[in-house]
Amino acid sequence: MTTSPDPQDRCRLYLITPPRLDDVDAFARTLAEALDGGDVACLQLRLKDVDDDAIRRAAEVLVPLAQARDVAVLMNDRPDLALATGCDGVHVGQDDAPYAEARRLLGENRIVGVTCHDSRDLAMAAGEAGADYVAFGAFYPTSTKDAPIRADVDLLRWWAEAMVVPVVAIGGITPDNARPLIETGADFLAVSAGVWAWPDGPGAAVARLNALMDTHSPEREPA
Ligand SMILES: Cc1ncc(COP(=O)(O)OP(=O)(O)O)c(N)n1
Ligand SMILES: Cc1ncsc1CCOP(=O)(O)O
Ligand SMILES: [Mg+2]
Repeated sequence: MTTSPDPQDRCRLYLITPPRLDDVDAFARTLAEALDGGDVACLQLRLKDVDDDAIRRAAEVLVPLAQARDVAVLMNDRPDLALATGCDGVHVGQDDAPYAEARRLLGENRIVGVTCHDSRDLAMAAGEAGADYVAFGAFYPTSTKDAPIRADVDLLRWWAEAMVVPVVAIGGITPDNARPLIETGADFLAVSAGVWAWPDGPGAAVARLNALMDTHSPEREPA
């Protein structure tokens, strides 16, 4: 089992589930198809406006499926549910559990990532506190979330060039618009609709994104 979505020598894909799953078994087949498309570093279980039981039921099916393929699973919003469902970590936003509480609950060996919107200050605070990654976005318009704040490639470049903490780019990313984010040095691209709603299917989207990451990731300094 992968316990960390460590950046390798290139940008990697960070999948995010759709916000609602009416049929978890059907989605498990879709997820398997996506994972068959190429390398995926991690999967975020991001179910919105559902009760905890629905999250637990989805996790029961999806966590082992992903982990069996060496894909780390992060729970969105809820460190307590991350622990209870065997996730590898959690993603917290600025209105969720504070980073320190998430870390206290999950310990040092699980992943804690933090939303930083378009803010250098938030990102530096998260990085200094010990976050495993910082996330900037939204880079493009998205219908998955009401996300009015826009991040840009200058911010991404500044972080990628100066900091060692990995950086995730999120928001409206598809195989058609991912290239500048990869070229600028994002360690991960977090993608939801750009995979699940891709016209040629999720496996094709994952394959296209991987091909872009293989070709356009910048050279990295040896660790
Ligand atoms: C990788 C990643 N980045 C940002 C977010 C957004 O988190 P948040 O601001 O808490 O919003 P919700 O996702 O909870 O609606 C994320 N989930 N993942
Ligand atoms: C959760 C989140 N946070 C900022 S934009 C966004 C939505 C990501 O989904 P998509 O890749 O479909 O835009
Ligand atoms: Mg949140």
